[in-house]
Amino acid sequence: MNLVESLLHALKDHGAREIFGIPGDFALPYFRIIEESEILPLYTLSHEPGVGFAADATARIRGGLGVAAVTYGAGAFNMVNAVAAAYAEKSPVVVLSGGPGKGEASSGLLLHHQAKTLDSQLQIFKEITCDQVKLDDAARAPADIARVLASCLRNSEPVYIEIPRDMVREPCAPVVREAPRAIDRDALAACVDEILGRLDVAKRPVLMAGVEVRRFGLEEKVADLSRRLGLPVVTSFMGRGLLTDCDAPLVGTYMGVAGLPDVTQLVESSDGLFLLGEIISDTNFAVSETRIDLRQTIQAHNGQVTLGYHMYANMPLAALVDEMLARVKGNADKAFPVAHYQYPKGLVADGETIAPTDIAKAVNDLFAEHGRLPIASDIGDCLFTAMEIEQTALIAPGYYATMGFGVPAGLGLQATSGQRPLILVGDGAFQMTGWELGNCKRYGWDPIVLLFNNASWEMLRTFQPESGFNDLGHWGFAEMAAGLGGDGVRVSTRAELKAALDKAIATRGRFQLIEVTIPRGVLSTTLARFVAGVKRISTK
Ligand SMILES: Cc1ncc(Cc2csc(CCOP(=O)(O)OP(=O)(O)O)c2C)c(N)n1
Ligand SMILES: [Mg+2]
Repeated sequence: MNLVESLLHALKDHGAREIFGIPGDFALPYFRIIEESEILPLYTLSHEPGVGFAADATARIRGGLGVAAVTYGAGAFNMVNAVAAAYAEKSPVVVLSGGPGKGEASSGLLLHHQAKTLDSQLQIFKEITCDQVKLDDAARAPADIARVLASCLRNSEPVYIEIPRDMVREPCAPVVREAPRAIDRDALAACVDEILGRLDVAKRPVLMAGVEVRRFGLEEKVADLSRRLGLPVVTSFMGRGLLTDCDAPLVGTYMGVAGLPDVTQLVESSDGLFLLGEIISDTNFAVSETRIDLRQTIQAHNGQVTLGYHMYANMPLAALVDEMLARVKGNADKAFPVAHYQYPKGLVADGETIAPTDIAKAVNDLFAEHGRLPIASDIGDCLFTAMEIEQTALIAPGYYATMGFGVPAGLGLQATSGQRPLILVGDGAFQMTGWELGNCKRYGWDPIVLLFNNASWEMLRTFQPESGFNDLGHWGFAEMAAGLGGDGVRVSTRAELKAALDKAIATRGRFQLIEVTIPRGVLSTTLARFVAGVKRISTK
């Protein structure tokens, strides 16, 4: 077996199911082995940001590893933002990069694609990955690969593997997985004692499930735990879509001033807020109506637990949940009002113009008739609109908030799960990575794409309306769809929107682009509430 085959078998053994990539001369040798070995399917896309977002999406929707394969320099640097998003949002993406061989590295010449030094790329990726290796020693490679892939899964964060192009066919032993790290059982017991004690005395305990609950495959267990503890469950903005298919007492999504008053009140008045796998970020907590005192909360994330001024290190979320389930038997007899949000439905298919909330209504009607689709959303008002769509699997960069995620993530979702995705994307974000739809035909992907075309960077305009640079003009996206291998239609009335969705859901084998014309300044109900709330609390 050669070094790349050993790496590919290890990736598969650790949960990778496909590779997204774009080669280059530093990468051609290892790409050739990916192609000829057929250990993992390879999907090439058109621009490295899309490669990173697609790989990230597979890790989010399926669990296990996402794999993004690029060339040295121009390719890898092009993907930094997507990997940073995966790092920020705890997504286990493996970055594979071709690299210079030993001979050329010592040639004394500056190499093409080199930025500052030959190691600059490794240094930059150290900032957005939790572990790294350059495979320049075939004897050490199996242990190095085992360490790095174990780090990726243990931390649920990206890792970086550089493959010098003169090493790819070096004979290499198979990779043996690292043994799981030992956990201090006494510390775990003490930690669970303290958590249960805190929850027991609380009068209004609430469990907030964060993205780590999905990253570590704990949704069913957390649903079970919440029933046994008798806790109402909420998700954060970033955690939207969690526990969708679980029997959990899910009250709704906490969004502070932008959310449902009942949910906001439940969370912000809690005297026992249990943040399980939650990223303590501004997008999740900075829009609180009343400042949440995080010191009064129980926080379990990033492999540690904090209660007030106590901190328990090396507390993997899975071990914590398992220990709590082992200690809490039977379902609590506690009941609590579950504020069932009435999602907007019953779109009136008339000649009226379209507001984002009409899109939510049309999608909810579609789901009611045809079943739910998983959603990949970009950021912008499309993501706020997603909060008004029935609970379904949702992947979106809700915290890191980069544009460009939606379309490639939808392609990654379909490639890895086989499910047809609904993609929500604004016109600004579509201008960045929407063109990846041109790859659908090669791979038989057929997403339904709802393009929110307000001809504007509307999120920015809501906070700085005086700036003319937010005007994007009309690009005629619908007309471009055919050239990219799909079907496109522009809709401007609610009747046209409904007809377009009915046609799209009935058409398989080609992507369906629905360009929705939204009048200037018309926001989703959720975004309007968010903007009003942010303005209100910023003037307090
Ligand atoms: C990669 C990147 N570059 C810039 C920005 C900054 C930004 C945040 S929101 C926004 C406008 C989005 O316009 P779009 O038409 O997609 O959606 P909408 O607001 O609903 O009209 C920008 C430019 C971000 N977040 N990511
Ligand atoms: Mg826009």
